[in-house]
Amino acid sequence: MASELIYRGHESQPLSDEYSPKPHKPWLSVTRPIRYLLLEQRLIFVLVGIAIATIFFTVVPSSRTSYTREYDPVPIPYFEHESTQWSHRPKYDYRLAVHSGGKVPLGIKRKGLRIVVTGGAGFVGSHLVDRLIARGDSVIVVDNFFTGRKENVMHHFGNPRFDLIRHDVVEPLLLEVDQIYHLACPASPVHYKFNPVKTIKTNVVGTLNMLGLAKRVGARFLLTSTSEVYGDPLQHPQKETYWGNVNPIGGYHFFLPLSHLVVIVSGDRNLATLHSLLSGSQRRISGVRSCYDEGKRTAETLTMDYHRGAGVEVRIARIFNTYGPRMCLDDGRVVSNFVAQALRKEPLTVYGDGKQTRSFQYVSDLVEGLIRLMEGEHVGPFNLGNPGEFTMLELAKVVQETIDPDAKIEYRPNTEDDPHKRKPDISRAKELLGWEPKVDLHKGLPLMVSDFRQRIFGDHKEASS
Ligand SMILES: O=c1ccn([C@@H]2O[C@H](COP(=O)(O)OP(=O)(O)O[C@H]3OC[C@@H](O)[C@H](O)[C@H]3O)[C@@H](O)[C@H]2O)c(=O)[nH]1
Repeated sequence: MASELIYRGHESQPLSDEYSPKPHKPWLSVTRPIRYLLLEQRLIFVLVGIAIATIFFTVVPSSRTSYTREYDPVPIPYFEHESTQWSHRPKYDYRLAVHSGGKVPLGIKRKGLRIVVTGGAGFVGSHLVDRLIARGDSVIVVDNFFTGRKENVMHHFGNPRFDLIRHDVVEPLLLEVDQIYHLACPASPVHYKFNPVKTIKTNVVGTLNMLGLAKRVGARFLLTSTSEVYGDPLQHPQKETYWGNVNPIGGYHFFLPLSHLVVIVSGDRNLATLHSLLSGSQRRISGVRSCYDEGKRTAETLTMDYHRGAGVEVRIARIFNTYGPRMCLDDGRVVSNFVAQALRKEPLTVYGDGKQTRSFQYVSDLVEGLIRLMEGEHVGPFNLGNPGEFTMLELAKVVQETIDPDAKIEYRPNTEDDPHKRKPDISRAKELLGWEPKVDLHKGLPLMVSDFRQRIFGDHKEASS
């Protein structure tokens, strides 16, 4: 019985003698089409077709697929010479492998890249994701939602080229990708001073994990570092060659009473809870910047060591103060504070005498710079910032002009480690990336007002209901 189930060959019927398949003539399949071509004079049509196709692909210009050109008609200058000390030619030309600038027949699109953006649900990250998705790439956002918000990327839900992973970069992660934009880290002093050990862990362990991933899968890695690596600078404006003036240590004073300790889970709502608990003088957590400054400096070191030691293709951007829609509400940064205060008819809080300076860059300029850096051939570091320099009092004036001329100014004591001035020297980015900011403060500020208005008054409605 068992053998019957397994082997049924003995049940098969012998082939009938009547069935006799035609003998196979292999040469017929070759000779038939040739005879057809010759006899019916079809050969001439085949030859004419080949000639037309050859002429078409030779004469018609190729559709080059340079990302930056898709987004910006300004041509990127070609640089023959590479600076020897801080830029390295990649070991292999990654761009040739992935999206060759060679001839691509018209109508055939370049293959999209697979890109991971850590911190992609945050303010800068989400704008970057918009651009990458728009140009046809597949994007995986990795975010722990400490300061990032799902709302920033929700418009991509349902797009098959978009994925969102709730993940903290201090834990390892394995993904198959071509490029890694590493943005994950709280960027506002209020947020990164909130849990300084976590901040430095994010910058050191998080960056290590992402560099390890880049090495393992052969991806190109871009680190978003910061102008804070220059500390309280003794050089003005700051060039990339300046080593900075950072205090690596400092006492840490935490004004938040124990009873007010909250677990930050995700998004603006939780941050709003934190901010509502931090009222008055307690609102500004008095910590030190070293967790962020030194964390980013170490992240730069790690990035260069993976590049020199393990051959990972890396890029380093040093980002100066940036503003625009989707900034965290009430994140303590001066632009978001002033805009929110003016809209709420509250006084603009100027810390110190308001004569300290900063340079404010609109977010679309930064995104353009980041993409050019990633696609270019230079490691960096590159300053990405707007060289327009403003005192905080001048910034308050622009906010008054833009939102509410009657907005009052209220002076508050400054934080102990506040840099006195900051302004990028962007000649390196101009020369080697063909990049410079296009949106000045007077143009950019109005562009974030409607987003803030909608979120602030939307929030109010939600809260009252
Ligand atoms: O309400 C406010 C908030 C801030 N300020 C002042 O405005 C200046 C800018 O403060 P911000 O908090 O916006 O930003 P900072 O320049 O101090 O730090 C930023 O630097 C660059 C980025 O990497 C980070 O986003 C952040 O660390 C400081 O002098 C601060 O004292 C005010 O006068 N009023």
